[in-house]
Amino acid sequence: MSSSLIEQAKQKAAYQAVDEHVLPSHRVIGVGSGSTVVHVINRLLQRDPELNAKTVFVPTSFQSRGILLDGGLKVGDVEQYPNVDVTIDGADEVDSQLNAIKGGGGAHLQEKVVAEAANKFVIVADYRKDSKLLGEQWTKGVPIEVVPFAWRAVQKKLQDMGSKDAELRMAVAKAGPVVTDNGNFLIDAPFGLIREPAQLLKDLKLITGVVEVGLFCNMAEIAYFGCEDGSVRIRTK
Ligand SMILES: O=C(CO)[C@H](O)[C@H](O)COP(=O)(O)O
Repeated sequence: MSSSLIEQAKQKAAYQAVDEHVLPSHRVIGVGSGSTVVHVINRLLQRDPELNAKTVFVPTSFQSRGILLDGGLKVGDVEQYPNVDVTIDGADEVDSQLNAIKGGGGAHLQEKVVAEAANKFVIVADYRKDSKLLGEQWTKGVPIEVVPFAWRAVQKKLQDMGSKDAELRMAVAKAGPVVTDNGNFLIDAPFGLIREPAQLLKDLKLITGVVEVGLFCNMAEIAYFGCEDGSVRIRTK
């Protein structure tokens, strides 16, 4: 499938999710990160400007904050707005139970906080992210944010837990590791097919030095997948 058709699939999912879940009564909207979320923001910008002026948007990264600000929208954070009406975000992979891998863009710490602050968490993605089990299509591993000084110790623990190929994520246009918006490092830890994501999440969070794990278990209420044929597949819990 061409990249423009994939973009169309992302756009369809994003537009439908905004249309069905961002209500005129909502005053605080959580906005995730990544390329699919760009379409979410574009759709938000098409709403009645008077309605947007009465709404605060809570971004989850430097990326989404910048796009919201460029669009003239009012941004806030969870310290000011701990009660979010709805959060819409992308995902790297979603399983049949709506568990998700996130953090391909390294923003999963803020994404999880803003998703948990919301009354409703909605995922938007294209068909390539739709799996029966996590680890089927997203084989780069579970993104794990770690405090920098502990990365080697955490990597060793992950290897002991069976993720032999757990690797520090390296930057592309900079020498050295990726540094997150929170000043931390990332380890991508493959665990093969993940049959019990909630248990894996618990085990990973117990490793000292781990800040947050890119497994979002039992959080999403609904997921929209843009399909190859132009339709949108919806999955609910
Ligand atoms: O979790 C994320 C960033 O931390 C993104 O939502 C995820 O990587 C999906 O991104 P994209 O929409 O570009 O495929």
